[in-house]
Amino acid sequence: MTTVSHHDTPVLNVALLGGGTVGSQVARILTEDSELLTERIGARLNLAGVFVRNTAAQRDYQLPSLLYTTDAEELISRADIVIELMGGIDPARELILAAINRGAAVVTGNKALLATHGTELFTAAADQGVQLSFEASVCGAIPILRPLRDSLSGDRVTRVMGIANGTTNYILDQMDTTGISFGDALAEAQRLGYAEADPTADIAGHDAAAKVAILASLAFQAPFTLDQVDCQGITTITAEDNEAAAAAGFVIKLLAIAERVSTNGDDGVVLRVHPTLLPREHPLAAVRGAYNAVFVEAENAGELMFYGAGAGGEATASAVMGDVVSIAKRLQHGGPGRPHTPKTSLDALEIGHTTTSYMIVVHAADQPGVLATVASLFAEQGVSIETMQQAPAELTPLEAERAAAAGETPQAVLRFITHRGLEQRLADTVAAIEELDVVSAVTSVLRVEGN
Ligand SMILES: NC(=O)C1=CN([C@@H]2O[C@H](COP(=O)(O)OP(=O)(O)OC[C@H]3O[C@@H](n4cnc5c(N)ncnc54)[C@H](OP(=O)(O)O)[C@@H]3O)[C@@H](O)[C@H]2O)C=CC1
Ligand SMILES: N[C@@H](CC=O)C(=O)O
Ligand code: NA
Repeated sequence: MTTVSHHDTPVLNVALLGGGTVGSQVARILTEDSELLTERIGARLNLAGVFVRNTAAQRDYQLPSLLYTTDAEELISRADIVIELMGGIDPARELILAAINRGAAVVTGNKALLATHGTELFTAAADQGVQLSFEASVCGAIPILRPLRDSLSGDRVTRVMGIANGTTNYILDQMDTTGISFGDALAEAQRLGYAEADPTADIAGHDAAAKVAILASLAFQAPFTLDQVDCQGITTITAEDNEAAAAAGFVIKLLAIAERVSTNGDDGVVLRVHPTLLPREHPLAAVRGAYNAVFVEAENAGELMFYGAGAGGEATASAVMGDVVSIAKRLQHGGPGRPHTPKTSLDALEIGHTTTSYMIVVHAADQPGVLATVASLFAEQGVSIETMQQAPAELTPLEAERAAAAGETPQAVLRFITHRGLEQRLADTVAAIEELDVVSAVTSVLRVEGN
């Protein structure tokens, strides 16, 4: 497919599928940095066209109108490299397969697709001997996949933990620092181009779950999928959670965690995404706005941290272009490339197999023996309490008057932070506490990391 221009510079044709937040910035870089890219690659990248739904729409970076098309098959048939930045499963999946089967290399930022149909796509690419690169799919601009795949391939990764979704980090950060409402913070994240087309994927945790499945596949060299991730988003976070977190010196972050676990003869990987309490002085607590950061722990390397812009058109386009240049250089100068084909199979284990710690806020009757009763349930499960604080429940004067008139027992708020223990035992402890007659409510249960 490579052609030679009249200046004798080889030309590689690039098809762009999607001209939205990220696609527009890729189009800009391909256009404005053409000379620089030609110098680096030794071939010119020719943007052959952009597949979109609406060819008449005004774009963040506007190309000549002739370049926009609704005929993806025709565009792909002319391409050496296909960049997929549409999002969603179909038609992205069929179009990537069509590109691979035609022998084109593919770059994608589509984590939802890779975390559900990755094996099919990677197998097709390996069968065809073409590259399928996806650095933009996880943590936007941060180079994290190549380090996991290449730089750490002589080591054994034990844990990957990080903030992998820009939208939710932006929302939590704005709520924590400015007191803005959830809805207003989400609207701003959408305006800034951080959110997915359907932001439910962000706030329900599915986007971070897809990313942790991809991270785990590279870190542990075994295929993992979105449905193996225990996933909880940020929609359940209440004002009570925020207050309890702040009072205990924590900040709430949506963490994505994949860790190698060996318990009771089970060897595998636990994948989880959930709101997590982090001590305010923890490095991840300092990750603000739409920034992301990933901790990687490896047997020999120890602890590594990767930090940068996790979302946004320009930042993500940088990662896309890194893949494009790398592929173009291989197409131009040869070299085998490296197909991503997982080497081993490793079980994904239920979240109950992991160890973590909990902060549990309990509203209970303020009377003798109650604390001992609640504490005994921790002991029964073998869960060790790290700290406990008790305060009278705060009631409005009206509530206090009504409670006194009704002869209700005064309530106390008990805040427990546990030592690390088996997740299943922690969850069973909470369930047992909820059953107690003296307990009126368990108002906040959040996992704690980094304490
Ligand atoms: N935004 C970000 O910060 C990041 C995004 N990503 C990923 O990059 C991908 C693109 O994201 P983003 O640019 O934000 O998405 P946008 O929604 O802004 O853009 C999607 C583009 O794809 C086109 N498109 C979508 N579906 C179709 C279809 N069925 N037929 C033809 N064209 C279609 C749209 O066309 P039209 O404009 O005409 O509607 C639009 O140009 C997604 O996979 C996302 O997860 C990854 C990292 C960061
Ligand atoms: N919606 C995603 C975009 C990048 O992957 C996010 O907010 O992180
Ligand atoms: Na990345």
